[in-house]
Amino acid sequence: MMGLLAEIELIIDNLHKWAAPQHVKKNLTTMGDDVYINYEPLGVVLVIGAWNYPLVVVLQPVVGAIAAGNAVVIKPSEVAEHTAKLLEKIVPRYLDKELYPVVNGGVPETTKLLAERFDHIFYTGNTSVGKIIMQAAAKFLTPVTLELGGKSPCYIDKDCDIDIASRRITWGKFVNCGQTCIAPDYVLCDKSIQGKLIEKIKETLKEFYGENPKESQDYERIINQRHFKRVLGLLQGEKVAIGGEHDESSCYIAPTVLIDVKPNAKVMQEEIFGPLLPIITVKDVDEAIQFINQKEKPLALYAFANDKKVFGYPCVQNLGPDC
Ligand SMILES: NC(=O)c1ccc[n+]([C@@H]2O[C@H](COP(=O)([O-])OP(=O)(O)OC[C@H]3O[C@@H](n4cnc5c(N)ncnc54)[C@H](O)[C@@H]3O)[C@@H](O)[C@H]2O)c1
Ligand SMILES: CCCCCCC=O
Repeated sequence: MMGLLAEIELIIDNLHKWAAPQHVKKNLTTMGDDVYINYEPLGVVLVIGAWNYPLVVVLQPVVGAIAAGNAVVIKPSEVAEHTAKLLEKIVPRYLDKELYPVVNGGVPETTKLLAERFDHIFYTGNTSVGKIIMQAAAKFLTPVTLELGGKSPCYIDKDCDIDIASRRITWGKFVNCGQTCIAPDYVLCDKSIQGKLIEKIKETLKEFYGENPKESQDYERIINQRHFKRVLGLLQGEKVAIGGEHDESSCYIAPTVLIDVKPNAKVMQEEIFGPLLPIITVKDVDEAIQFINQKEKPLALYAFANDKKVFGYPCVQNLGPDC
């Protein structure tokens, strides 16, 4: 909610500047004209949201689309069914329901929506469905914004403050039970610091979630049984250094750290989107960069080092949180 409110405030404070006609420098072909950029609403925007932060990922794009003068069809994720129902109930209380309808449902309902012509589609969710959205939009040449997922790596250099690195990684990985688009997906580090890193993560987990995370009010659950089974499938056959406990009836998977993970392991082939943190050892930053570059471009890259050389790599410089 804090992010959403901050977004609204940012827009209220700046909209008059962003929406104002923008001066353009004249050139030979326009020297006799009044030249400026005039912003106009696109028309009708379709916002399709994901379930993992079900209010913010739906409403944040809606806020932007309204500020830009558009009508918006709002399609929350059916996976977070209670939030979807809440949005259907409360949005019409505050917004014109002709201009901002909430459409609830799953794949059939979304497919039906996608058969219509929109002026922009803003989709948040996984990459496979992202391709379906883009194909549907292409039929009408509708522009799209796709907020997708990815496998965001952490590189931890030998020469760094391991306390800070493990604390930040533990927070980012296990908040919302790992179901965050920019969560650290896996760690690359030198073998010599792996032991200390595990000890520090263990300590931090105890500080954040107590002796038993299952009893902690601050530790969430996997969203449903389908995702529980998917995440558990990624754990099979891997060597567990921390955690590993699970309980299907409550979709609980403990904060888990995996070691000696092979680069071709199943857990390294897809975005984990759950509380498993594989550690892969590399001999230096060059090997880490080579490893990362063999994969699809991630949403974020987290690097922990004292050596400035690490931050000089173009792929480290260019990849900020980008979601
Ligand atoms: N980049 C970001 O800002 C951001 C934010 C949140 C989540 N994500 C990513 O989203 C993913 C998790 O979300 P998800 O995909 O599990 O959410 P999801 O299952 O809720 O799907 C997202 C939306 O797509 C619709 N949908 C699903 N299948 C469809 C189909 N076959 N045809 C048409 N529409 C369909 C759903 O109804 C839903 O509204 C992760 O990869 C995560 O990284 C990205
Ligand atoms: C801690 C809130 C981050 C929201 C990011 C949305 C992606 O999952």
